[in-house]
Amino acid sequence: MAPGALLPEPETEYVTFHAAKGKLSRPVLKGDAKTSTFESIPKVDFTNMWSESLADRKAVAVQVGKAFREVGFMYAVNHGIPADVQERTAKVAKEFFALPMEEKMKIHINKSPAIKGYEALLETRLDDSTRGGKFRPNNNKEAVNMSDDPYDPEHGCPPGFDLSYYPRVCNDGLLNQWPERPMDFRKVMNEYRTAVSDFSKRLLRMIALSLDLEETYFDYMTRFPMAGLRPLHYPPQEAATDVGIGAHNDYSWFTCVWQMTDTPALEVLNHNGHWVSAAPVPNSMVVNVGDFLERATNEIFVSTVHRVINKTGDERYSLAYFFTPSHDVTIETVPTCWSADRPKRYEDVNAGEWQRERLYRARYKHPASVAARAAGEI
Ligand SMILES: O=C(O)CCC(=O)C(=O)O
Ligand SMILES: [Fe+2]
Repeated sequence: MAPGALLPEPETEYVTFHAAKGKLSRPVLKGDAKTSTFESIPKVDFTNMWSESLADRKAVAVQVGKAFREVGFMYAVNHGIPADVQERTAKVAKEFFALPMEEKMKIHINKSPAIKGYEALLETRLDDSTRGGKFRPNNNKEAVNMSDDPYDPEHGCPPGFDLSYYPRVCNDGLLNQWPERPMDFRKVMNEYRTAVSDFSKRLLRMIALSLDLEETYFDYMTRFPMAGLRPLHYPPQEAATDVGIGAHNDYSWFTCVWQMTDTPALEVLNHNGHWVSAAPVPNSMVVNVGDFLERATNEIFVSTVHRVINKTGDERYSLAYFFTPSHDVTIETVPTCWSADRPKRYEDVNAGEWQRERLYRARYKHPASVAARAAGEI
């Protein structure tokens, strides 16, 4: 090129992702255009979350609030979930994924009116730029989707709780489909669920404190959550463009992800459109803000975009717990999160309807989703 000739303007790159509002994109900022944003994930020590002293609990709450305002992600260190429970859980999860395909397909998600069960490799799609392109599923992961089940006596649904939200016709009378093998899969997963649910209910109290609310402000909203439990397996990726789970944010108050293997693959999108690694840290879970909390806090806490790409060459296993409100509550903007200077950005919404609409949208081809559209329900 002749000296002095004008260089063409570089084209702006965008990161696209799936969010509550649909498919969105964020420009990748470079040089002087970059804004100040996080470059690492903060660690919060939860030892004092269980302290008798309110001052101790408030000190934890301050750190939770800072992490959720500035990043939307944190490492919860010393979360208190017993190591032996984790060991048993990792064992049954890995044993399940190692079963022959036809065994896993016995509990395939499309057999469940409640959209619970096994999701096979390359069955879902969140990112158009990866293998298979726009029209073929390409998430290189397999998973079992389970939820808090009002029909499961182990899950302690309170007497008199309104069950109208849940499908009446279920596999074996339960929302979840349980595999026959490994034999203790159900018992162990329920044990883990109890532990992570206790942690989550307590964390929601820390969140209330961090928003200058009464500590028990949100308690009535979680009588029987629509929470999801999801063991995941990500084989090493084959192509440079593969992805384990494409960029998205979660339907939850917040999500607790236990990275079972020491395999860095989870990445978090910062405000400059750059991916920040959330590599596993010993004795911790990653906890991220989900859409319900973003909405209730008027975007003071942001439901941060993340993805999983396993470039390590090793198998990766993780376990996500999506902690949510109960279906029968209204999600309104909490009083300390809006003012004349920061008007409400969202209408009030019923938690169950909002969750169902988004689940059906994500599972467009699932028989339950097709039936709901045919009946004009969504
Ligand atoms: O496996 C992980 O680390 C994260 C999983 C995740 O983002 C999800 O299931 O929504
Ligand atoms: Fe997620």
